[in-house]
Amino acid sequence: MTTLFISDLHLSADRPDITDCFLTFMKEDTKGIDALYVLGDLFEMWIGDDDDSPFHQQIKTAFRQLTDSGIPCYFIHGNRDFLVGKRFSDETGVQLLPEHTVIDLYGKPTLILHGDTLCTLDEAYQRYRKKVHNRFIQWLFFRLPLAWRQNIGEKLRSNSGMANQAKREDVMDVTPDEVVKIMAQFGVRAMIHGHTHRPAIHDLSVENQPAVRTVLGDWYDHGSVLVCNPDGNQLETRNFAESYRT
Ligand SMILES: O=C(CCCCNC(=O)Nc1ccc(S(=O)(=O)N2CCN(c3cc(Cl)cc(C(F)(F)F)c3)CC2)cc1)NO
Repeated sequence: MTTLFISDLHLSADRPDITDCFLTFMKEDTKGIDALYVLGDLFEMWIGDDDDSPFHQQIKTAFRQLTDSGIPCYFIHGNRDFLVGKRFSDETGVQLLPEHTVIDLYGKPTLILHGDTLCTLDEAYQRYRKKVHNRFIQWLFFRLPLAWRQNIGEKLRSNSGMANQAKREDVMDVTPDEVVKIMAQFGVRAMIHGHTHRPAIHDLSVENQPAVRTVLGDWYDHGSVLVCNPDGNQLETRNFAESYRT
């Protein structure tokens, strides 16, 4: 009885070491599990399901093999891969979930989300997010040729990297009040999210009751997996293959 959670892998063709670690994880660590949840930023960028490179094919095949083996796999969009759509879901068998989803995790109602919606102090980002989550804007974007979308993606990737360096630490982390507010709103005492790249298990209080917020780690220099079973949860790491160590 095991359920796994991962997020913030930021998979891209120019990081084969992360891709290799992910493919090993999908082959070795998912045997006999109950389910795999991917809580966003699986990809470093995603400009449409029609971006069909060999790199994307490799990742999609790994998910297809898992779901074909009868293990359910769920995906919540991150700020990088919020355009992952129905074609990806059909091709991989991965089920897309709403940005805020409550699951029954071995009897414990748990709110799962990417985590960028909790960073309410980052007003510039929240304004950007609102725009690119607009259905009409997305419809316009998808009408652009793939090459144009790739260009826009590369530009935004470099901009957001620079912009984030300028942001204060507290702005880039979740807003504590927002965490309590959304847990009370959904009536849960447990939350699992990614996005901040600050893996930890935090105890907090929601409406005078003990609660727990688990943050998943990114896969920048090693893998990070939350292993959940009926007795409890554990944040584990997965080292990259030696062959890639430079
Ligand atoms: O943590 C924080 C801050 C978090 C850091 C936020 N940075 C961040 O997410 N960067 C980023 C994310 C995705 C990509 S992308 O390449 O995948 N791609 C870019 C173009 N996208 C687009 C879509 C639409 Cl509908 C419309 C347009 C439009 F209108 F602009 F053309 C563009 C689709 C997605 C590139 C960079 N705060 O607390």
